[in-house]
Amino acid sequence: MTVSQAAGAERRLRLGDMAASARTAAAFAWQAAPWHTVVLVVTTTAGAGVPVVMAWLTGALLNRLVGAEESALLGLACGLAGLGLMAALLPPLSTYAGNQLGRRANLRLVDRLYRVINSLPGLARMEDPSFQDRLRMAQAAGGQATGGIVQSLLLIAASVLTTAGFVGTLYVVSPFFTIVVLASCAPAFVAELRLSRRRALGDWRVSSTRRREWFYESLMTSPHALQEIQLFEAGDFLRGRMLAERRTADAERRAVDRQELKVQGGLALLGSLIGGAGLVWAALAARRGQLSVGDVSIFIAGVAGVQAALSQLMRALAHTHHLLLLMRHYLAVIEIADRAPPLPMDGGPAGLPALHRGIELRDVWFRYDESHPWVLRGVDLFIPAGRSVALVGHNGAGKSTLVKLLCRFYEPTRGSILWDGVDIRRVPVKELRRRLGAVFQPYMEYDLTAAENIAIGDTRALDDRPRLRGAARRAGIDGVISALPRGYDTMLSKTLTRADDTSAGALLSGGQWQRLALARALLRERPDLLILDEPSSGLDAEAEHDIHLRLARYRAGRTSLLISHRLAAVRDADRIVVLHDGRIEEEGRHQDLVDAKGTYARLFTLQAKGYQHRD
Ligand SMILES: Nc1ncnc2c1ncn2[C@@H]1O[C@H](COP(=O)(O)OP(=O)(O)OP(=O)(O)O)[C@@H](O)[C@H]1O
Repeated sequence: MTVSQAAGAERRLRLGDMAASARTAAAFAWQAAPWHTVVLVVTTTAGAGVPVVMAWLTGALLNRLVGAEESALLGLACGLAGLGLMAALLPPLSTYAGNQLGRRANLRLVDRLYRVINSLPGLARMEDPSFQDRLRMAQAAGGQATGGIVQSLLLIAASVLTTAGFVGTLYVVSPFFTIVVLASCAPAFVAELRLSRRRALGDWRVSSTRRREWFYESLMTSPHALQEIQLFEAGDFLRGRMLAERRTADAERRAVDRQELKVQGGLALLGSLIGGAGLVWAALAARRGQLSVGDVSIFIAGVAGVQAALSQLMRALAHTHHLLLLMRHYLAVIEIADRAPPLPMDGGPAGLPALHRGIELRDVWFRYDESHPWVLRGVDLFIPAGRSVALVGHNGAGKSTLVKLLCRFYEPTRGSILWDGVDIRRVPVKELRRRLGAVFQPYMEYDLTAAENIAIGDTRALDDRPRLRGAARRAGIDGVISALPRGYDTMLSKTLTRADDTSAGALLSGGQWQRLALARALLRERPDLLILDEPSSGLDAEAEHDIHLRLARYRAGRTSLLISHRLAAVRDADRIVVLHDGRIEEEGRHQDLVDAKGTYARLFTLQAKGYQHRD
């Protein structure tokens, strides 16, 4: 969605959308904190009536100062004191109930959002920038919307009550001025509504700018990125980019602020003119004996009260509009994930029996989207069960993309992938993935303990230390982990250790992290397909040799797909497939390919030459 389309969408926030967002917020609030909701409703409604009653009592007290009985005056004064106490106590009570309600309800909101995010079956959605922007708004909703909407709606109701009370009060003294004050609010209402829409549009525009700004910020504070940034002195470049994004966002916010200043300045002027005129009229009327002192006091409180209540009402309406928009983004994200999964099922969900024959890619074509070139162009490949297949080829040939299709992170644009003859589109995605073990080329380094880093491979094994150690042993990393200050419980991070934890976290070397990633993949003891995308790229020669011996043992009799640029590592594979420019160029065993003197033979000879002695 482009910004202008988004702007259109924001302008089209209809009553129906608003009502749906408000209903969802109210439901979340009620389910999360029913008692706090009740307290909030009671305190807000009671608080709305207090100023009106106080204005009346003050007027009555002033009118009876001369000539009334002492007991009546005492009663009025006590009533006023009681109301003063209520006026002091109700707001903090209401704030506490509102905050507590907000925390509980927003927790539910965030929980639901991340459940939905975790259930997204592929990567395409997360790579979509407009989805990312929506997601940011939805995350902002998770931080404030539910409690905020309920509080704002109650504030609107309270403002309406207070306004009605003061309008009634004013009407008794001067029907004419009541109409004038109310009429002066009509332009204010329209102006505030327009302002609120402008704010919403501004928020949407700033959203992508903020995302980029955050990216530059996080780069400059990431220890991972800092080595390059410091060495290449790229910090100023990134700071400049960050500030440019910030300035763009600030310009957008300034435009909104200026509009707000104009509108609110105009409204304040109008309000003071009307208030001033009213005051002059009341003073003159009192002088002519048409109004008593009490009436003047009620009139002044009435005008000020109507204006204050109406301006509170406007602010509450604008704030509610803003929060409802955030909520709408939230609901849109939930809806996208719930109703339009990017990986549709072709037929009914089929069970997935253990692999017997093998996995077949049948005329698979793929591109990341229509604006991108084809990455795979009619790939036909069979990975027989129990055999090892190696995939080699130049950078950008499409090897990792093929792996992503096997994991169903994306869907083939044309053609199909068959698991023992069953199209994997007919299999629930979770079931398919449970059958796979994988080390990806950009492997993850989690800021978690060593044990947790491995257990990510199967979180059910989190407390199963022998299983975790078994996987670490298979990946040749058990010794390194055991030697860490707290063994498997050592935090592998220097930045995310807890504040009360005095022991420093530990960091691993690149090759050790890679072995840890391998341990994660090997935690699934009998995967039907083991995918190893460059599992040894960061290892020293000895470690690489060791890991390949271990993997060869582990892969024997298992179905595996190994991608590597180190051709010595793939020579023992049952079948070697050379991918070139998205097509299979050659296929066979090592010796067949060497004899064929094609791309594989050329690459292999080139690498082998690099290891030969020179005179
Ligand atoms: N998420 C993505 N969106 C768009 N294009 C992508 C994406 N990932 C990869 N590509 C493009 O797809 C092509 C193939 O990339 P891929 O990672 O599959 O190559 P590869 O054979 O694994 O390369 P290498 O040996 O360098 O790892 C590249 O041209 C790359 O730019």
